Amino acid sequence: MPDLVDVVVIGAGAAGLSVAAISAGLGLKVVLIERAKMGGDCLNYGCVPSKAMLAAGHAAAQARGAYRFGVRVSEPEIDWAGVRAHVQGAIARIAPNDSVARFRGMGIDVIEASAHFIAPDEVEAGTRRIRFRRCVIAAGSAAIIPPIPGLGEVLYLTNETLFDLEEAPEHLAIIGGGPIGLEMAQAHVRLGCKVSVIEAAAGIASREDPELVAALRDVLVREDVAFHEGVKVDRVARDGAGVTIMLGDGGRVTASHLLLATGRAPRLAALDLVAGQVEASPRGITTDAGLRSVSNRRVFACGDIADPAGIGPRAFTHVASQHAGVLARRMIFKLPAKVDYAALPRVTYTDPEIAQIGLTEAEARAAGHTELAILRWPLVENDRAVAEGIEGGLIKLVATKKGVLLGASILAPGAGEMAGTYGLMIGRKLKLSALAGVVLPYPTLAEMGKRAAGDFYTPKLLSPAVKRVVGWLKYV
Ligand SMILES: Cc1cc2nc3c(=O)[nH]c(=O)nc-3n(C[C@H](O)[C@H](O)[C@H](O)COP(=O)(O)OP(=O)(O)OC[C@H]3O[C@@H](n4cnc5c(N)ncnc54)[C@H](O)[C@@H]3O)c2cc1C
Ligand SMILES: NC(=O)c1ccc[n+]([C@@H]2O[C@H](COP(=O)([O-])OP(=O)(O)OC[C@H]3O[C@@H](n4cnc5c(N)ncnc54)[C@H](O)[C@@H]3O)[C@@H](O)[C@H]2O)c1
Repeated sequence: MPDLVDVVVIGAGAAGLSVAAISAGLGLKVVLIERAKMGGDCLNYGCVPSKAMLAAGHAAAQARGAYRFGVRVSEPEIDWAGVRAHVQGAIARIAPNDSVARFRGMGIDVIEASAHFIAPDEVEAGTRRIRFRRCVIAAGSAAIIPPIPGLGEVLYLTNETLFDLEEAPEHLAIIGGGPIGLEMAQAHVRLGCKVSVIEAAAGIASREDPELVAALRDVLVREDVAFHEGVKVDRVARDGAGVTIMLGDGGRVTASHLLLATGRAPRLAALDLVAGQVEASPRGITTDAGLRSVSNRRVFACGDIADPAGIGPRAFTHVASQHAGVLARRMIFKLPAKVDYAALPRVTYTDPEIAQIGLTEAEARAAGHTELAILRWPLVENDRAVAEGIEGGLIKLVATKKGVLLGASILAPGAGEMAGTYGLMIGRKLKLSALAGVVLPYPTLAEMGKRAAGDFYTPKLLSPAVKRVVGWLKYV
């Protein structure tokens, strides 16, 4: 008879590691199964290497821009081996937190093999068969390889191979202008590579507020990123050691390297979900809003692979953590818990960063909010931005007519660091008066949010009625 465990977790990425640690911490018998690298995409091929590479690019850009402050330095020399060492060093520094040794130290049985279902209450991994009370599928997502003619004949990169390049790409062509495409475009252009981005939708970063995207595009174009937007890729072909990309508008891009950044697909294939009676679609494992499989009550999904009904998947590490919290309440404590993305932040870590917390204006209107208050404050009106020579940023607040905040869109250096305030406000349904009344240190970029919120009250404050009251009060 195979072992019976309380919780088996498939996948040791951000989602699986959190669920395994919480479950073991609460005294449950846990098996964690990982077929590749502990830490999954975020640590090995995603957040960590991409932010480390961006940091190298930003360092080069700061050196190039230092003359604006009266500081003269010569054009920075990019030592690609040094950049790689920094990127791999960042991964190595964090890896012990996610290691097999650490998780075994928590009392978790870690199996290094691929897992698949053999029954609705049983999985197999390597030579082991495990019966479970609860199973959490946290197998993540992988880069979509789009059906572009000729792709099979050329060498292409994905997020799993990009950070291993031994030499700097001379010209990196990127198909896809979402967060991966834009972050990697700026990192590489700042590190001295030629970069072209091809985006099939009408514009890059199509989920973000168009006002912010326009300003970010200007920055990237000034940095020499070449954009081809609203254009399909007809086919690709090998060109010597490189690749030529034939575009639907008759144009072509010839590059030394090609990166595919065209979205993510859930890693379903190896799991044999039919044997587990687990329903899935090309979006992921179909669950209810509490992340329980709609077809097998013993099974839950977490992280990129989860497709909560009516809500849909979200591929962010902080969503994986949020999911782990929902599972702790729902699966372990049997309390009602649901995923809630009303105050969800997302950040594209370009310079400046685009941070979106809650709804964009377009999302708010699509959700049925017809009467909205839209408040803006540009960075050029912020003293800290002036002192630091920062141009082109903006905050846009989306609120109900009564001043309840629904969303904040921020384009600014370090915008992601401001996300917490707005997440708290939206989550607690706070009014703009809370932000307008807070005392913020001067001078900070964060003041632009307070100024935008203040604008909501300015017309009321300067109304004839208030002026009349002030007129009477002067005699008191
Ligand atoms: C380039 C890039 C940059 C990113 N940057 C950010 C960022 O800055 N901020 C952010 O919030 N998010 C970012 N993301 C998204 C983030 O990486 C993912 O949302 C996160 O890693 C999802 O975690 P997960 O645990 O669901 O999946 P994963 O990290 O993919 O982990 C799943 C694990 O399951 C394993 N597995 C799969 N199938 C099996 C099987 N059958 N048996 C055993 N093991 C299996 C895999 O090997 C993998 O290790 C980025 C993604 C990419 C690609
Ligand atoms: N900073 C972050 O938090 C961060 C960074 C990177 C990735 N991520 C996560 O990973 C996910 C995947 O990122 P992504 O950028 O690959 O995906 P994405 O889905 O966000 O963007 C992909 C882009 O590629 C375009 N595209 C698709 N097929 C195309 C084709 N054949 N030709 C031209 N363009 C095409 C799409 O229109 C879209 O704009 C993100 O949605 C996000 O959840 C997060």
